[in-house]
Amino acid sequence: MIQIKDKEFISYISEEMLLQRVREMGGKISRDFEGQSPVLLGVLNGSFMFLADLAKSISIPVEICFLKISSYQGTNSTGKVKDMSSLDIDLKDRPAIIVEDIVDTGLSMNYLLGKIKKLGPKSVSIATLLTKPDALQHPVKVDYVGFEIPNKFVVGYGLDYDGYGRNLPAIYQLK
Ligand SMILES: O=P(O)(O)OC[C@H]1O[C@H](OP(=O)(O)OP(=O)(O)O)[C@H](O)[C@@H]1O
Ligand code: HPA
Repeated sequence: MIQIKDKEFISYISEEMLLQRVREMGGKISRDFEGQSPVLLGVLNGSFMFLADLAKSISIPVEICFLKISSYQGTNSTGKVKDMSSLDIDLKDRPAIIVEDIVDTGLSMNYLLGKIKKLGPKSVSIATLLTKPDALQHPVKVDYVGFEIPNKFVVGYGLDYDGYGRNLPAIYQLK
């Protein structure tokens, strides 16, 4: 068990399981995009650790850049997406893969899909480490999912509670 600020969390997905699954996802993306060079669009802050491990498991040429949005306060969605991105790459006719740590209510991913599609990419795919099917309020089709998890708040491996816990190498669930 670990404590972050006022909350207690218990072990949920080990570092070994995460890395094994992320490597499988990287392998699948490499096969699916064989002969192409997609752009990985990491969504800050939460995706930084997943994106780093995923990118190392991809064997085709990729470019990497970042978007920055935020919608959570503490353990709840504010229902609004704040966009702080300044995307410095031309996506026109390029395959784009949005890389997220989690699709929870789906609000952020729906916003991102709308934003990226307007830039004229050849295709837009979604890779997320986690989904919470029971929490989804804004439906979205995700192409690559690491783990489907129950509707409980999680931290670690990029995911935070109030800014903390992102550096944990494994994932923990609210007790
Ligand atoms: O499906 P949703 O309910 O929209 O939740 C998912 C979003 O919430 C988290 O971001 P957050 O707003 O916490 O910002 P962060 O990445 O900087 O932690 C996460 O990284 C996703 O972007
Ligand atoms: O369960 C979660 N944990 C951390 N950040 C999040 N953003 C959406 N859902 C979560």
